[in-house]
Amino acid sequence: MRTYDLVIVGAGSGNTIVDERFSHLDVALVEEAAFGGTCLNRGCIPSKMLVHVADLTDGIRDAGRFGVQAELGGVDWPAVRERVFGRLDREAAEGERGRRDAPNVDVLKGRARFTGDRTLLVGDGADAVTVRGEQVVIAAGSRPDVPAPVRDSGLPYETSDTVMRLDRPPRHLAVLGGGYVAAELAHVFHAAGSRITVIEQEDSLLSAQDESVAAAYTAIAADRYDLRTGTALTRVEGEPGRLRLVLDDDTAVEADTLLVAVGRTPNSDLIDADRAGVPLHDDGRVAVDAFQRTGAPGVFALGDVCTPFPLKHVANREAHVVAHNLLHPGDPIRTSHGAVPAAVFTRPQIAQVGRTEQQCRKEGLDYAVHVRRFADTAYGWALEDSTGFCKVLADRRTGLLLGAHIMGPQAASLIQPLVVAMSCGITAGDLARTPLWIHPAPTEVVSNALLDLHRALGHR
Ligand SMILES: Cc1cc2nc3c(=O)[nH]c(=O)nc-3n(C[C@H](O)[C@H](O)[C@H](O)COP(=O)(O)OP(=O)(O)OC[C@H]3O[C@@H](n4cnc5c(N)ncnc54)[C@H](O)[C@@H]3O)c2cc1C
Ligand SMILES: NC(=O)c1ccc[n+]([C@@H]2O[C@H](COP(=O)([O-])OP(=O)(O)OC[C@H]3O[C@@H](n4cnc5c(N)ncnc54)[C@H](O)[C@@H]3O)[C@@H](O)[C@H]2O)c1
Repeated sequence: MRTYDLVIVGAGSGNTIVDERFSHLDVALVEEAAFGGTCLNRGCIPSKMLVHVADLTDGIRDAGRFGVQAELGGVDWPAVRERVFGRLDREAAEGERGRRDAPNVDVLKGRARFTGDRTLLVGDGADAVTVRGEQVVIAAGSRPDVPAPVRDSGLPYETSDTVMRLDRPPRHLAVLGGGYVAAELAHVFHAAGSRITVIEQEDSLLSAQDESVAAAYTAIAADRYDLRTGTALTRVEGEPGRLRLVLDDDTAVEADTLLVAVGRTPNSDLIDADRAGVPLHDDGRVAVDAFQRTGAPGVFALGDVCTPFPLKHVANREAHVVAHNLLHPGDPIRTSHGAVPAAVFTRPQIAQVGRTEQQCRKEGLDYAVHVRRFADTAYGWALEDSTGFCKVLADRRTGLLLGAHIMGPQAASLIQPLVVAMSCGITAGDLARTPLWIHPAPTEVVSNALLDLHRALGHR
């Protein structure tokens, strides 16, 4: 058995921990698949590279509204896919090579499982090795859930792990689930020419979003896709390429391809956490404190395997906290999940930070709310936007923001000043009136919403 100063399980966000500050330590980095994890290989980055193509494609289809005569010749999917994954596969391979070249890092390929306190078996059979870490980081991520009716059918299905690498866009793609993955990848494949059906058990798509956003996005999606909301999948019948999805409202959907997008499961069940005395939450996430420490001394966790916010920017921040705390056990820093932003890169874009209005109501908060439409701003005129808006919520007493929700062009960027205000304790009134906001930039939808909110609060 070899003992290391540090063993890291998972080379997704786990791979960002080791830098020059760790050069005096012996490190083992264990990864069973490609370096870069979900985000680089099958998540954020390929999906956004494909969303950009979809935005371009839809922009051409839409150009006539602006008096521009343009015709879409078609989408060369193999070329698109090669551009995306040719680059990303290279990045993953270079990431692994870079680590292998580092004098103080051993890259161990294979699945790691705990066999005891800070002790792990890596790989299977004759090639398996046992390693022990003075400190251990669990950064094992998560994987797509597959519900029983799909799993038990024995029929083929795709997940976000596989669907972006298909040889050609499906003729008819049925998407099970109406959350993040569905919103982004339905946009991608619709733009590439697929017919889309979305099956969602809740009554709206993106039901975890603010109620105004969920309702507005669902209405837009209903114009583009065949939507089956408020219904569950009972069984999958048929044969590969000719699937029949039977729903609990006695209707059925026929499609050549099924994309399962119903959420993700933390990979804690793959590491035998109990053998190392690492406690889990009921939903399978590794339990950590604000310092990212698990219940087992010397064992940290970060990212999707433990976080309540399975997002890459959250995993990155947690990795930063873990790196500091590994090196400075006497002066640890905390992770803050106080104002976590998120964006759905669909069409239109959606972004959020803080509470939804339904959460404010449920918590019995005394809040003010204001909605400003893109259509009522100069940039909204340029875009001919008729659906976008910025919704801001603030505490009536303090004027501090409780939440913000944007649906419309560039929402993922427009949300950022609101994230700064929430993180830094800046009131809605101060944010609206202290900085100058560029005219006529899209940010005016934010500054105008804040000004209106400030007036509604009646603060001076
Ligand atoms: C389609 C899609 C799009 C997304 N888009 C966005 C986005 O736009 N923005 C955003 O913020 N988030 C996005 N996410 C979420 C984001 O990808 C994840 O939150 C993030 O990648 C999690 O990072 P991680 O390091 O925790 O896990 P991962 O990146 O999954 O890394 C875990 C690594 O551990 C390895 N591993 C697991 N178990 C073991 C084991 N026992 N032994 C050895 N190795 C193991 C895995 O192979 C993997 O490489 C998206 C997710 C998906 C699926
Ligand atoms: N832009 C981004 O940041 C981004 C993009 C993609 C994924 N992600 C991350 O990945 C996670 C997983 O994404 P996701 O879309 O798979 O999950 P999700 O949690 O966003 O949405 C899952 C949806 O499936 C529905 N559902 C669950 N079981 C169902 C069933 N049996 N039949 C029909 N509908 C069902 C749920 O009601 C929910 O609306 C997200 O929560 C997010 O953290 C982030």
